[in-house]
Amino acid sequence: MSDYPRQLDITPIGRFDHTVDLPGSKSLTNRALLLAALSDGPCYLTNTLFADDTERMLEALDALGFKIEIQRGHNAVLVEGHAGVIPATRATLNLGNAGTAVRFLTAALTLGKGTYTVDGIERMRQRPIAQLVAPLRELGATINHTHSDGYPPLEIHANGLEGGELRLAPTLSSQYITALLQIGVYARKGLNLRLDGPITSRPYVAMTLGLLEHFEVPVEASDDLSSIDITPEWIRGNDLAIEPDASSASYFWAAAAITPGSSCTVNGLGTNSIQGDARFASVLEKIGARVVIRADHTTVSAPADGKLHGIDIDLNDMPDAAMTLAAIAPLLDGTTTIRNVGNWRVKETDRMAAMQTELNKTGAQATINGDDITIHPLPDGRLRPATIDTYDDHRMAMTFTVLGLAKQGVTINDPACVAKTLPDFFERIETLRTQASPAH
Ligand SMILES: O=C(O)C1=C[C@@H](OP(=O)(O)O)[C@@H](O)[C@H](O)C1
Ligand SMILES: C=C(OP(=O)(O)O)C(=O)O
Repeated sequence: MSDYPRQLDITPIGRFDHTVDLPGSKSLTNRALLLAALSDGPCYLTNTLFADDTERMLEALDALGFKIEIQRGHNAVLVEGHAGVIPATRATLNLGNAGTAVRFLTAALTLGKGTYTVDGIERMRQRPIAQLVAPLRELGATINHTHSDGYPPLEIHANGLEGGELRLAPTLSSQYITALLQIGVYARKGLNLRLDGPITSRPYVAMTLGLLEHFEVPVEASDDLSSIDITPEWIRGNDLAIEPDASSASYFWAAAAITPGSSCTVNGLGTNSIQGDARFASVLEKIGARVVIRADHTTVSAPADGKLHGIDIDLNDMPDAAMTLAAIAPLLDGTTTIRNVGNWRVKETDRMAAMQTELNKTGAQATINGDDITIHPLPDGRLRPATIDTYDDHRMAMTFTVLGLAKQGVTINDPACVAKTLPDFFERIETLRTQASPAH
C-alpha cells in the first residue's frame, strides 16, 4: 500500500470541508488483542488497526500459539482466548519499535511456563524498561537483561506470577502501569497497586481501566487512580468495536484549523471517547479554532478570521497529540510553550531534540527548557524551505506534513515511517487535497 519515494514534497492545500473515518486506535487495538488472547472466550474485535505496531502484536500472539483469525477485508480479528494461559513454552519475539507490544507482552509472558525473549529494533534497545522489570520482579517474575541493564532484549523465565502489593513512584511511561494492570487478574494474589505522585500520560491508564471494565475484570480504583486493586479472577471474552485512532485524528483536525475556511469532522470520536488524545480538539479550540464535540463525532473548523494564537499549556496527558501542536506552532500568533513532555526523549526517537532541530530548519525558533519546549512563530510568516528528517518516527513525518499543508517549502524525508500507525496517511492527505479548492 505504501510505496513511498525517499522524499515527498508537501504543497499547500486549499479550503476543504471533509469527513474522515479513521482506522482503529493503536493503543486500543494492542490492548484489546492481548486482553482477548488472555480472556476466557472468543472475542471478535472490529475496526482493528492494521499497521506496523499492531502487526508486531499479532505476529507475537501467533508465535505464542494463540489462535487468531485475521479478517483484513473486514478490519476485524477473531481471537480465541486461552484464559490466562500462554500456549507456547518458548518463543523469541522481535517487536520492532512498538512500545506497547514490548511493554504489554513483557508483563503478560510472566504468566507463562517457559522461556521467552523479547526484543526489538536498535531504537527499542535504547528505550528504558527498568521501571517495568523491577516491579515484575517484585511480584515474583524472573527476568534477565541479556545486553544492557534496564533495556531490551529481555529473557523471561516464566512460571506464573505471585502478585500482591506494589508501590510505584512516577514512571517515565504509563505503558509500564498498563502492562501490570492487564495481567494483575491472573497473578495468584491479584494486584494491589499504589501510585505515588503524578501519573505520566495518565489518560492511557484510564483507557486501560476502561478496557478492563469492558472485559469484566474485577477492578477497584480510587478517583485519582492512586490506588488500584484487582482481585484474582478471569478476563471475560467480549467482542469490542475499536474507536478510531485519536492521535491520527489530530492531523486532520489540525489541518482544518490552520487552513482558512476549512472544516474537518472525524467520525467515531466524541464526548464518549476513552482516548486522551480525543481532547486535542479542545486544545485547538483554546488556540482559536471552532470546535463542535458531539457524542460520536468531532468537527474542527478554522477560525472565522483565520487567526490562531500561541498558548502555554501542559500536555503531559497527550504526549502524541502534543507533537501536532508543536508542528503547527510556527503558524500561530505569539509563542507557544508545551510543558511536561520530557518523555518525548524515550519514544521512537528523541522527539525533544528532533522537534527542535526540524522546527529550527523552517525558521521557527524552538528552545528547550527541561521538559518544556517553546516555539516562536515564523518570522514575517515566512517558512524557510526545509527538508525534514523524520528519524524513523511516524509522528515527525505526519506532523510536519500538516505544517507543509499551510506553507510552501516542506519536504519530508523517508515518509514510509508512517506505517507504524497510519500506513495510508499520505493517501488520505491526497484525498483531502482532491476535495479542496485550489490553494492560493
Ligand atoms: O499506552 C499507550 O497505548 C500509549 C501511551 C503513551 O506512551 P507513554 O505512556 O510512554 O507516554 C503514548 O505515547 C503511546 O503512543 C501509546
Ligand atoms: C510513542 C509512541 O509509540 P510507542 O511508545 O507505543 O512505541 C507513538 O505512537 O507516538
